[in-house]
Amino acid sequence: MRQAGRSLPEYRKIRAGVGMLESCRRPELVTEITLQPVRRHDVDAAILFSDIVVPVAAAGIDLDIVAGTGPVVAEPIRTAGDLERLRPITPEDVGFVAESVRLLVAELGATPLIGFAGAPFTLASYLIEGGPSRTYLKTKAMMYGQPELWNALLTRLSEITLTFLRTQVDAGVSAVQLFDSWAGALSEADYRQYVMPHSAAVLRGLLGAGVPRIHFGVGTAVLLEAMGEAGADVVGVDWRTPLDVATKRIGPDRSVQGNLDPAILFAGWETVEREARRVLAQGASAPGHIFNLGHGVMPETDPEILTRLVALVHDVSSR
Ligand SMILES: Cc1c2[nH]c(c1CCC(=O)O)Cc1[nH]c(c(CCC(=O)O)c1C)Cc1[nH]c(c(CCC(=O)O)c1C)Cc1[nH]c(c(C)c1CCC(=O)O)C2
Repeated sequence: MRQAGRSLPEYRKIRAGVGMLESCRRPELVTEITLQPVRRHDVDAAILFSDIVVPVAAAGIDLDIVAGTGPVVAEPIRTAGDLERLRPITPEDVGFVAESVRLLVAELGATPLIGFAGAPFTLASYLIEGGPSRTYLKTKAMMYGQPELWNALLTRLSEITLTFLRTQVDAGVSAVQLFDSWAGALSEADYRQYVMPHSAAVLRGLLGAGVPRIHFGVGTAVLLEAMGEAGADVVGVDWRTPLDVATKRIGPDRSVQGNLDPAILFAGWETVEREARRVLAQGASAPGHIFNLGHGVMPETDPEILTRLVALVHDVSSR
């Protein structure tokens, strides 16, 4: 999940004075930052240090990642003319990511590395709004009002995303995660009509790659079934839906990932332990369960609680 490193003092130290996008383009720095939470917490897998907007910047869009805000796009995409600024990418455009993955695979040994990308809808929302949004007004206005432009934009984004993920797979990642973080803003019918075909194209494009595909969004209780059908091996679930309920919706063919509320980590160890045990018990009804938080780690989280949580999950799941 995003911000895995942000609660760590060693992360804040190494990032001091280096912009977020700049740090994603330095393979040695990416390697060190990716390894930090693995060393500290003994988690079972590493998540590549990068961001969902990295391939969009490589495609020619002028953007920045502003601390405390998120991605901000200088000139949002609103017309067919604007779309020309979003070029297709080649693996060379994101060569620094391939280099980072190669360095990491060598360092990590038996610990798997998870690569990732943003899904077309979530990326489109940043490009159209120009930054984070609560209502997705301009995004939905284009989706409903200019379906041709919408489909052209999401098609271009799905091609960029697929190239970005294939580059990571070719460089050696063991699994990929497709983040459609903001798809929860949509009804199931609209998700299926306007978004799912584009995410499905990305996930289908990875079928022969031989790596598990995780598909995650926030507030997606009504979309879980469709997000699985889009072509995922594992569906990521936020904390709002218990994993046993999620499993009934997703069906017996896919595993689940999740879903401890990141806010629980502020409630004291007894609560953390009780809730983590509940998540593990509810996840046991799925054909496979990857324990995780239901969304990203808050920067204010006490790293020692995270270390203890990982140890607890190891202890419970080894029995
Ligand atoms: C929506 C989204 C983004 N980025 C990402 C998503 C999908 C996952 C999710 O839903 O959280 C994915 C992401 N972003 C980052 C990772 C790597 C994992 C990690 O090391 O934490 C991952 C997997 C690094 C990051 N990406 C970002 C940070 C923090 C910036 C910093 O450290 O300077 C990190 C470590 C910035 C970012 N980037 C984005 C947001 C909303 C923010 C937060 C802005 C803020 O609150 O400061 C866009």
